[in-house]
Amino acid sequence: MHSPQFILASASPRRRELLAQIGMHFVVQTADVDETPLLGESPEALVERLAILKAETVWNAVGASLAGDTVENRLHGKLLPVLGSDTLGILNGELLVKPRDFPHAQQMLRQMSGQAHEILTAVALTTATGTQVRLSRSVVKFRTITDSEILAYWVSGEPHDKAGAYAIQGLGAVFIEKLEGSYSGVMGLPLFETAQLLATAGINTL
Ligand SMILES: Cc1cn([C@H]2C[C@H](O)[C@@H](COP(=O)(O)OP(=O)(O)OP(=O)(O)O)O2)c(=O)[nH]c1=O
Repeated sequence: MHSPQFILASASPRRRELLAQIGMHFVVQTADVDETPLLGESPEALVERLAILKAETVWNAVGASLAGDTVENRLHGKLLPVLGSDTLGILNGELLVKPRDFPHAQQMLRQMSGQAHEILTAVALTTATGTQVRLSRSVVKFRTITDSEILAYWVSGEPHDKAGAYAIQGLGAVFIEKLEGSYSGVMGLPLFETAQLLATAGINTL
């Protein structure tokens, strides 16, 4: 059994899969944070703030749970770095988030049909020295999608918990004519930026 190198502050199975892909050993502790945008907040500021909030919320929760622990325990391996991430899309200045219901998914996918949208994923790492954040930006061009395809796609269940109501790693791949950027970033955790951040905390992938 490998000991964990950090804590993943995410309930997303995609983020676990991507970290396993690069051989990381980690534990999961989730953070339930309010994802409502602030008034006038840009998509970039929002996605970075939420990644930081997820990482710091878990960092603080772990810190509080160890508050009564011995100094030795706190110093030796228990205060692991915490990784948090957030993904959202932008199309014509509007946010593409997780769909509330079918009409919301349908509205987003109709707008995305035949168009290019952006996917932003921020990844944040909190350690005893503070929090660092990196932003990954990708452009995804969709082919034209019909209403009957949107309905069939919704019924598949795949869009329900995905930003922009699709998954690049799933059936949604058939809509994607072109990708400029990071496949792992669109899927929810940009591995290039993640590896860079982890390396700053002495956690190396190679
Ligand atoms: C665009 C796209 C998003 N997604 C997913 C990644 C994220 O899990 C989700 C966006 O929601 P997020 O709020 O970023 O993450 P989450 O709620 O799933 O997990 P947590 O907050 O606990 O970390 O959409 C895909 O899986 N594939 C895709 O192609």
